[in-house]
Amino acid sequence: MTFSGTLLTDLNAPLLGVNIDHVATVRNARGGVFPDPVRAAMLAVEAGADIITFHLREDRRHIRDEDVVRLKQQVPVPINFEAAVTDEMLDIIERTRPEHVCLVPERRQEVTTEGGLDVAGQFDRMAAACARLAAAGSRVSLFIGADPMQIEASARAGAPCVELHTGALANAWWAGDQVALQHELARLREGVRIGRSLGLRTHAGHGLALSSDLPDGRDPSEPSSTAIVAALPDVSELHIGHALIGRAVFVGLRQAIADFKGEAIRARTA
Ligand SMILES: CC(=O)[C@@H](O)[C@H](O)COP(=O)(O)O
Ligand SMILES: NCC(=O)COP(=O)(O)O
Repeated sequence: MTFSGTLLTDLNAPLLGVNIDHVATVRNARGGVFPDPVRAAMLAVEAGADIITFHLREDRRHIRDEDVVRLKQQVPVPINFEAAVTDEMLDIIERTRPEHVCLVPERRQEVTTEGGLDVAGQFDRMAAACARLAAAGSRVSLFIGADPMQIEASARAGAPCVELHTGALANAWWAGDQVALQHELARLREGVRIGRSLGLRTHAGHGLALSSDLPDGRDPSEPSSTAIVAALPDVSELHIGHALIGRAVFVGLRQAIADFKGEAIRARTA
C-alpha cells in the first residue's frame, strides 16, 4: 500500500524527508550517470515522500552541484538542502533557493555526520547564517545533538527549526543495547520537549531503520528505531536516507518508502 503525503499529514504523523544521497554514492562508485539521484527523488515523491533531502558535501562524495540544480528544477515537493556553514555552501544555497535548508557540521575525514553543530560555541556565525538564508527565502533548521544548551542557542540564533541527531540512538538500537537506547531516547524526548517550549519546530534524523532489516538472530517484531522516534508527538519531520535506500535494494524504492511511512503512521497512531 502506498501512503500519500496528505494522508500522513492528516494522521498527524511526522512528514517523511527521503534522503537520496546514497543513490548518488552508488552512481559515483562507477563515475557515470546511473543510478540518477534525481530520478530516485521523483520516484520517491510519487511513492509519498513529503520532502526530498540531500547533503552537498564539501568533497562532493555523493550529491554534486549539477544534481542540486536538477533537484531544484524538477522536484515538486520541498527540497531540504543539507550543507556545512561555509561561504561556498551559503553562496550555493542562496543561488539555489531551496524551500528548506539544514545546516550541519562536516569533517572531511568522517564516514558520515558524526555529531551536531556547536551553535552555542559558534553563535555569531550560526546566527548570521540563519539570517542570511532566511533573507534568501529558505526555512532554516540546525542539525544539533539533543543538548539543552544547543537547542536554546538555536532558538536565540533565529532558527525556526532544529533537527535532532538520532545517530547515537540508532547505533544503540542496531547494537541491541537497551540501556544505551533508553538513555538516548530520554535525551531525545527531553530535547523535543525543550524545542517545543521554545517554539521551535523539531525534526529528527540520522541512522533510523526498520526492524525487518535487523540481521538474523534479532527479533524482527521489536520496535524499530524509526517507530521509537516517530512516536514522540512533537517530532514534525523525520529525515531518513541510508537505511531506506539500503532497504530499497531488497524491496524496491517505492515499497521502502511505503514501509517507512507506514511505520511512522502506526507509531504515531498506536
Ligand atoms: C546530516 C545527515 O545526518 C545526513 O544527511 C547525512 O549527512 C547523510 O550524508 P552522509 O551519509 O554523507 O553523512
Ligand atoms: N539528516 C539526516 C538524514 O537526512 C538522513 O540520515 P541517514 O538516514 O542517511 O543516516
